[in-house]
Amino acid sequence: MKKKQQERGPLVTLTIDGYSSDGAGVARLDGQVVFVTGGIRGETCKVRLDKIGRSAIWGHAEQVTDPSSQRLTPDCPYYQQCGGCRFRHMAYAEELAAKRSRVEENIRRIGGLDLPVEEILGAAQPERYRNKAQFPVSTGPKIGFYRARSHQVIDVADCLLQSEAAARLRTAAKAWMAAHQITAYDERTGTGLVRHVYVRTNRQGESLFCLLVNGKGVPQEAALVDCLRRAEPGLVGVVLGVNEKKNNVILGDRYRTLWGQGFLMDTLCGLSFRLSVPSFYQINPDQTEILYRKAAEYAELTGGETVLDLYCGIGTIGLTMARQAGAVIGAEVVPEAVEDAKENAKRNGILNARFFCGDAGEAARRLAAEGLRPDVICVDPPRKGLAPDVVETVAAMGPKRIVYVSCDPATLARDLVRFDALGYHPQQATAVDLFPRTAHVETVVLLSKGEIDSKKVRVEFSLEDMDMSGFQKDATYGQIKERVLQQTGLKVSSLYIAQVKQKYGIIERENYNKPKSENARQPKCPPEKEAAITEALKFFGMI
Ligand SMILES: C[S@@+](CC[C@H](N)C(=O)[O-])C[C@H]1O[C@@H](n2cnc3c(N)ncnc32)[C@H](O)[C@@H]1O
Repeated sequence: MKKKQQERGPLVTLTIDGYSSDGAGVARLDGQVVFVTGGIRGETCKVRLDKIGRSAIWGHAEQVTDPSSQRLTPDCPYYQQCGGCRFRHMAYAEELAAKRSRVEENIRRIGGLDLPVEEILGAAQPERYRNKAQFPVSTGPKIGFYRARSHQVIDVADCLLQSEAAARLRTAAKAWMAAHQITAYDERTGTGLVRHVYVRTNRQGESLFCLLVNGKGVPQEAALVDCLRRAEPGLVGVVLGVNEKKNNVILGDRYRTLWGQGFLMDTLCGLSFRLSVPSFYQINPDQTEILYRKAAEYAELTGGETVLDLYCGIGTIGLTMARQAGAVIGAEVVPEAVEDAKENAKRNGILNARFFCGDAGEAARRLAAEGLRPDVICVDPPRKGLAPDVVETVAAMGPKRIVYVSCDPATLARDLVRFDALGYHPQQATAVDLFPRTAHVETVVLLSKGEIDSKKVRVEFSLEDMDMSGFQKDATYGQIKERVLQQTGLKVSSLYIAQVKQKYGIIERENYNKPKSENARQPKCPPEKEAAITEALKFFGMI
């Protein structure tokens, strides 16, 4: 026993003073960073050191000496093994605080930018919010999730983040595999058939099932359909996705509908959307509406603007903005998603949106060469963020506003520096929790040249001169913003609010906000813009 404990690494007492990007507690041991799984900020823990690296040490909280008031007993039996959730041992409020600081710290440390993040927009429903389940499959059959930091599948009967329909369909697929001795794909050898079980569920409780396989078909297809239909009354379609390559890519190259429809419909922001299996769609619809509302607020559309929606997926951001814009152009690399986007525009009677398939950077360069000068550019890239040339092209198009939606605060921070160097300064940022209980967080940032360069406005006022009744020194962002608005009539940036907060005295800032009335006078999609769009669309063979 003693020998085993020594093999397990030393036990040390540490105090947790923050969180890492994957939700582990962060402590220090002789100046070196220790990532402590299961630690909560402020706690002193006996930490078992599991791995000592050159730049950091990894361990787990074996015993908590003074548990935080935020500590919870995890409510999921798989929590210790599964790689999905990271925050089930703490109250949701603490998780939100951790996520907000992570975004702010990334922007400050990686970006070197002092951009305070507004109050994080947390979820009213942090459980069963996911509308998509992708369960890896392995011999057994085991269908569930990967163990943390491995590709070993844990057989998970139910997940508190997923819909109950997804759990029922997963169990039915497992029964079908067992009954017909269907093999599971083995990543190491490239043999075996079933790779992933995929379920997408909409807000009305309908589900689309897809089986991803290493082959052109599966034995007993009719039995599979039958088994799934019996398990889930809300099932609307069963699809087979084919991926015969020796890789660990989840999605297929080709799809065949075995029963029902090959897509799912969903509603978002009052619009209806068609979703094909390979099309990206945000996994938390309630929080996505909040995210898109914030993006629209940052876009400040008045009816005549041209919006370029890069990395548009099935067109959701652009289409939800289309009624407040003169024209929307979306670019996306997945052909099925672009088809969905076109169909979604049609279905919702939106006539001023166009979508095309291609690399976002390439699309932006071509549109720029065609003379397109969008007023607002929205970018929502995958986790790796924007390539430097995309940042350059977007900035060179000279939009009034750039709305950057990001699912990775680190690459976001890197890209904000690049934009900043090109004259697009981050003005406001909000973190939105699309992924409660996991380490992920979404952020939306507004960047603009903000008329700062051309029209410097000195705003000077002393907080002492203001009506300070009921105003607390630790007031929230929203309270301060409201008070400044009341007192000065100015809608100011979060940077300014931070200055108000910090300095609490005479403030000097550059006012980038253009009076609304000035924007409102803009004609609806001016003819020269219409001509540039038409030219660009012709170039891409879209009209
Ligand atoms: C984070 S998703 C955002 C999608 C959409 N804006 C939304 O909110 O649902 C990123 C999208 O970028 C697409 N994508 C990835 N690389 C791309 C590229 N080089 N050019 C264009 N689109 C790309 C993906 O297929 C995916 O649809």
